[in-house]
Amino acid sequence: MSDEDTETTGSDDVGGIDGFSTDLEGTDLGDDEPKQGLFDDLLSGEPIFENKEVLRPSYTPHELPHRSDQINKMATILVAALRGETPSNILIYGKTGTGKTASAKFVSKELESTSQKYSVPCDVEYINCEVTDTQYRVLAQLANKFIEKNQRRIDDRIDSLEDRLDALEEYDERSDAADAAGDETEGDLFEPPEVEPVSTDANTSTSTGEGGETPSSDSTDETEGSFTGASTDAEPGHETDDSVDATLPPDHPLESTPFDSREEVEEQIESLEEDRDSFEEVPMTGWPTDRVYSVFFDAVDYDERVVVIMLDEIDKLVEKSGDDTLYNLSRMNSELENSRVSIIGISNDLKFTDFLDPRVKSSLGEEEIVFPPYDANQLRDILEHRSDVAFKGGALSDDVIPLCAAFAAQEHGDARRALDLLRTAGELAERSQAETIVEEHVRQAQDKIELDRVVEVVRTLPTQSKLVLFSIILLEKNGVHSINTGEVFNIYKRLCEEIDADVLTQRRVTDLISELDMLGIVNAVVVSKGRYGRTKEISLSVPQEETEAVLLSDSRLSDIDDVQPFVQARFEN
Ligand SMILES: Nc1ncnc2c1ncn2[C@@H]1O[C@H](COP(=O)(O)OP(=O)(O)OP(=O)(O)O)[C@@H](O)[C@H]1O
Repeated sequence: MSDEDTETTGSDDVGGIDGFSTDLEGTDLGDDEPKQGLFDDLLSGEPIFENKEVLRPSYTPHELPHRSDQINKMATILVAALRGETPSNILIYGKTGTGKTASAKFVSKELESTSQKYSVPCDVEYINCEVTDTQYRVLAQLANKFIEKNQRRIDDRIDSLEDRLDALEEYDERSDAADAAGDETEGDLFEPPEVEPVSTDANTSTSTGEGGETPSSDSTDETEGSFTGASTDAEPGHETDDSVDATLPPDHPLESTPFDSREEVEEQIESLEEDRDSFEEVPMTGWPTDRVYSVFFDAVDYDERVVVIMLDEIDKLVEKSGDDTLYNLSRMNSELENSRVSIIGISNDLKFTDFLDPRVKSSLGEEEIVFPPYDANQLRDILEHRSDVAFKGGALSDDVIPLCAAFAAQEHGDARRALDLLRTAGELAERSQAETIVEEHVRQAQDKIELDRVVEVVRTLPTQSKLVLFSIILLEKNGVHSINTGEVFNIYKRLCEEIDADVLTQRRVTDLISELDMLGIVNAVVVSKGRYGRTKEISLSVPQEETEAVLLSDSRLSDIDDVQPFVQARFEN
């Protein structure tokens, strides 16, 4: 028995906390098994996930099944950048979760890596316009990114020039040493420059005196003819420099560089340092927009390159701050000297183009790529690809993926929703310490996600909409089935009085009901009442209890609870 005990204690396998567990045993647990800690139970369940991260929205997959047409089309357009030409602007659109961002990021990663492989300067910049939603912020963010890139490139150039200076120094030292060691025997390397000035002088004076004739062929040493002729004809005044330039031996550190001397390299370093220090970072607020634009423009044009600017959720930018940014970006190419800019706009909603200046619209939509919703089979493929990596072998029962795919296909073919469902189903299974994920977990996950969405939408509604929604809930709670707008309005008025809120007109309340309908919170159908005209029949489309709880968590509405007996009385007779 004691053996077993020792074994149990020893088998803790938690080397670092051995001392801790012994102390506990010594105090109150006696020879019992060590107490299970808070996390032990949770850890003891067989984990379902191998790598949960691959199911998260932040993960960029390496493979995007069913998007090869769109990806190839993008690549065919953007390959122009690798040829140093300006690619056409692209407008990408499709419903949410159809892989627009994932595909565009995948293509841009490939573009950048190929451009590095072939040393073609090409930069891709991604901006999410839901976050960066004004012209100022877009331009400032781009300006700062390009300033940073330029400074990094300048630093690299300075580093390589400094390496060259070091090499030059070593080279000079070696040459001096060689010179000192044996003037006579080492003559071949440095002989030409010594011979040269003599013949150059002769040449120069002759050509000046004789109006450019070439008696030099006579005076030129037979052995070095071509060498002498080249340097004198080109620049008679710079004999020494030219001779260095033309005679740089193949192993000379400045050979095949644009520099002829150490001084020129040093000057270049100095000028690069000045450039680097001249870039001024744009603050996130406070400058006039045209100053921000001009800093951005200069930063982009500093180097020869093709720049692809990817504006995700571009409709949000236009909605918030009009089309000025797009106008400015699309006219840049006519003024840029060194670089070229191309724009990729990504949107869920094509309607935003109706608000664009016609010139911007036609420039932005040079190429359009549509991302259609996925069907259930395609979603199934996508989930299968990911689940291989995400889950332990055997953690999924056969019907889980088809069910997730079917649910998400009903939601306009949204891959994000399908992945969320699968991840949440896994988490629910894990929480209930199940060994496999089964259909029931998917159904629970569907309810949970739906509820989370409703909670979020209801929580962020304006107070007036909350009051209208609460009126509908009160009516339903009191057994009213075909609720009409008039009934909602009556209760709504009472509620407003109760909390001292402004009372909107019945017409406005009707609009708010339509908005709730569009958000999927209520269902409002127009029914014909024959000769009594038409009316709206309203019902709640979300779980009553949870929605009510969210509404009552709003501090303004929390007092309303007391109104309920009154509402009830109203409908009892
Ligand atoms: N073909 C696919 N293969 C694998 N994963 C995909 C595929 N399409 C989309 N996804 C995944 O679905 C999620 C949503 O995709 P993405 O963000 O690209 O959608 P979107 O069309 O840009 O949506 P939104 O308009 O809402 O931004 C991401 O996690 C993405 O990795």
